[in-house]
Amino acid sequence: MTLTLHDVHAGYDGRTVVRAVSVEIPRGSWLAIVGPNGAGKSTLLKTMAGLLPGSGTVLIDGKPVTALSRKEKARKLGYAPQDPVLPGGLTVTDYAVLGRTPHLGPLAREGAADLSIVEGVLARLDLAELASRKLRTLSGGERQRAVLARVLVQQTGFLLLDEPTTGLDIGHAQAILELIDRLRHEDGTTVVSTLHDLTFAAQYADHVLLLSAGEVASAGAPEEVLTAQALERYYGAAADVLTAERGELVIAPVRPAPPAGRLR
Ligand SMILES: Nc1ncnc2c1ncn2[C@@H]1O[C@H](COP(=O)(O)OP(=O)(O)OP(=O)(O)O)[C@@H](O)[C@H]1O
Repeated sequence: MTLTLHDVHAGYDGRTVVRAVSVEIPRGSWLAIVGPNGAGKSTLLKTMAGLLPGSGTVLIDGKPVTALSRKEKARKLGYAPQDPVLPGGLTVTDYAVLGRTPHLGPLAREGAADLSIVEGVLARLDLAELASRKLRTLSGGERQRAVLARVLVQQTGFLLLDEPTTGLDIGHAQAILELIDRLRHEDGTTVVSTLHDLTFAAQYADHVLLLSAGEVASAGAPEEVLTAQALERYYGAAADVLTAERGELVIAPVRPAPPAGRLR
């Protein structure tokens, strides 16, 4: 369950927005793709999911992602887009059940085992009480959790998650990241996620890839990539990189110093 990218270029309508990305993501590891708005994070993730044609190679367990049939791909790889179009009339359960489709036979309906998987995931995402609510009636964060539920019930060896914590409060964000982390430790799930929250990126990913204007600006362990200098250089941000009591990194924005003579 290794994901390998070699010299990947991708873009839209003849415009290249991601250039020369090579990276190997071993089984059970978590790669966070970070970088400023428009850097190409979602584009890179879509290319990994085989949803955007590009040049170079994306190999899933040694096989080009573009050579996998739709069903094969859905069994191996779960992809949660940043802003999916949702069928608002479906209930949370019916929507999550769709994630089981790749595991069913041609005419088969989902069985008790599938429903129990769905129930388990909904409970873990704090969605049990919303199970029979229509998607269109959910709040933004509840909808985001429903999207993640559908991907998690797919039970794939690879999870490609575009901004999984968008719209989630700090508690729900932490709970979902803990759940994903547990999957990678217990089942060897390989995770790639884009993340704007750099503290979460530092605390959950074992590898960080910083994209800037479509190119890899740096890649490595969180403490190597997420430095105050890099945040200044690539995001134009003033931030302190702190170490919490248990050694975890915390990326804290700090207000830039006011011009001399001006009081705050
Ligand atoms: N469907 C599209 N058609 C044309 N250009 C696109 C399309 N989607 C994205 N782009 C452009 O590609 C570039 C990279 O976009 P992408 O969404 O990959 O950035 P990102 O790093 O994920 O940004 P953000 O942090 O804002 O989500 C941007 O310049 C964007 O305008």
